[in-house]
Amino acid sequence: MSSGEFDSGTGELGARQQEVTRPLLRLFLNYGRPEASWLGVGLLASVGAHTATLVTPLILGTTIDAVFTGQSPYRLPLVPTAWLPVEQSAQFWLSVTLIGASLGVTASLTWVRGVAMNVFAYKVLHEIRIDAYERLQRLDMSFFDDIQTGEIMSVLNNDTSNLERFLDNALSQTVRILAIVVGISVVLFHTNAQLAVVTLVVVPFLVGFTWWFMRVVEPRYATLRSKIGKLNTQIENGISGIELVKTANTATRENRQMEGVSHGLFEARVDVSKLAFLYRPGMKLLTGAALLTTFIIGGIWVFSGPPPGFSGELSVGEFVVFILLVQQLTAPLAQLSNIVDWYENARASGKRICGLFDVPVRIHESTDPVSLKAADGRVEYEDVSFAYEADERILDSISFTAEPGETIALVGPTGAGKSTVAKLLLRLYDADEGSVRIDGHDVQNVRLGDLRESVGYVSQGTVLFDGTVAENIRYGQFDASDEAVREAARAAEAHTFIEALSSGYDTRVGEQGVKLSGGQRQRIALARVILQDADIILLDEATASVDTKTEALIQRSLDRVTTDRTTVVIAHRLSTIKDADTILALDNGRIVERGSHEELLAEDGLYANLWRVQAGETDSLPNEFLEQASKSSLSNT
Ligand SMILES: Nc1ncnc2c1ncn2[C@@H]1O[C@H](COP(=O)(O)OP(=O)(O)OP(=O)(O)O)[C@@H](O)[C@H]1O
Repeated sequence: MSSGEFDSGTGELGARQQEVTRPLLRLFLNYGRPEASWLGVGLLASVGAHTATLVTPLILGTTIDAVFTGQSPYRLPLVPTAWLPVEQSAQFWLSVTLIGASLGVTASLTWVRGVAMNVFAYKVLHEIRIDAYERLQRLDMSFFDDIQTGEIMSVLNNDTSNLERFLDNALSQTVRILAIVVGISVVLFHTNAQLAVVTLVVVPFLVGFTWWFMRVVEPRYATLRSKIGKLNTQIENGISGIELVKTANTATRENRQMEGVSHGLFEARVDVSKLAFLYRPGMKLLTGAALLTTFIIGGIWVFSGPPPGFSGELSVGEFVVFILLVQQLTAPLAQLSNIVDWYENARASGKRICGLFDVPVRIHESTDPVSLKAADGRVEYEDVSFAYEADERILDSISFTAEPGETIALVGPTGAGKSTVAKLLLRLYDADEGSVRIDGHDVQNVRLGDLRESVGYVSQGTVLFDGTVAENIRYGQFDASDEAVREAARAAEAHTFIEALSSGYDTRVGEQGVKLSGGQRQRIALARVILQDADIILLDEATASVDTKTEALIQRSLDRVTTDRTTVVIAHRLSTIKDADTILALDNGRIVERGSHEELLAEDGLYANLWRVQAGETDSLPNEFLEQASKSSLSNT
């Protein structure tokens, strides 16, 4: 059991989650209403099942009085006396049959309740999960920049599970408690109103005790949750950074930290347990007191007539009904704290889920998007400025044009903004000022699907999924034939090494492609883009992780692939871009030089200095360049 203190996420998601009001009502209206018939059936079956359980004690009471003690005639509620048998043995067997039937009805309705409530919960969760996932896919990259993967996983997994517990259990348990308390009260009052008051006086105490328990235990649960969070972080960091832990020889320190964190969790759990184990015995004690009081007063009543303050008759059968029903009160009421707990958890989870739905989608599809099938490939940036964080301008008035088929190279020191320029073309982010155009259309007006199909992108950090080599190359072009996949791999100089892998194209690459070298991963990513056959190609350090020999090979195939396509290449190794039609040297978010390799060498500025570095002519570098380089590497650490 854990309580649902609201732990919101970080960044924009956290802010949105804090603002959510009435999350469960909102989720119910959006997702529960269409499935309300399952809920209705489940709740009705729950009421029916618990009403049926009341039949047994009632019939037992009547049978004892009519058949065994002969204290009163054989009567059944809602059944005309004329229909009932007069012979005692027939009455006995009728009672047996009715008790058997009520047990059967209870079992069947419990099954119906279980299935209906489960289907209701699973359907609602299914809808929420796919909507949340779809929403995630539409959010822009700045959302993902601010969030940890674990947080999103937790919303999609833990929070939906919390909701499931609430939808599945809490609703039907609440109805069950109501049905039982109301049903038992009706039967007891019907049997003997005076004794019923004595017996039921315990109910408000049970509710009050539960309320007290929840209040006292809540802060301890808050501590427990934070200890669990710390443990998860410790495990996550330790495992994801396992290579660093090993190479930095910090395993002992990590183990000690784990021990500390785990011990903290142990203490918090014991703290909670001490109190949690008070609850059930406390509830049992209270209902036990009610049972004992009923037993004393009822017993005296049966033996020697009404005790002082009471009047009328109490038969043995009626007494038995009381004793049986008081015991039935305990179990459902002991669920009260679970219900409050499920509710609190579900509310907190509902807030986290609704918060995710409330994060605005900033990269919108235009309302009247332009189609970009078979683009010519003219790429223009006009006065483009951009900041990831407000007030921190990363790109400043970037303007350039790449005519169809041309190759434009972006070079410059680390952190100059080269990758950012590339990301704006794909609308991973939108420019704050100015416009990025393809074939004269602002990318913000182009159909997003067309845009991303028209631009083939090999990013700096190669992204591979845990699948086979062939699946990774085919990703995005799922209909491509095996031969086309091989052809693309050949063009990316990947075919030979793929064939040498244990299962060739069917070799699994591992999570993030861990089973391949950096250069192999890059070549698979290149093959993927070659297979995409896009009109515009964006290569961000696409050959950075390969050796010079492979680079020369890839360069040869890239030259083939990019001849008649517009290409934007970002590269630190200037030898790979010296033949570009135009080279743009970026520094601090501004284009400081532009021209061909020869022109820029002649200009003897930033590019010429970068070139000297790579030619190993560091002695001839001006001092300002070295100072500048040291500053920019510092600002990017
Ligand atoms: N997602 C982000 N959120 C905030 N700032 C970012 C983000 N991505 C990059 N930056 C910052 O923007 C600046 C430009 O980054 P960018 O990746 O475009 O540089 P780059 O020229 O491609 O560098 P490199 O050659 O090292 O890849 C850097 O100062 C970087 O810290």
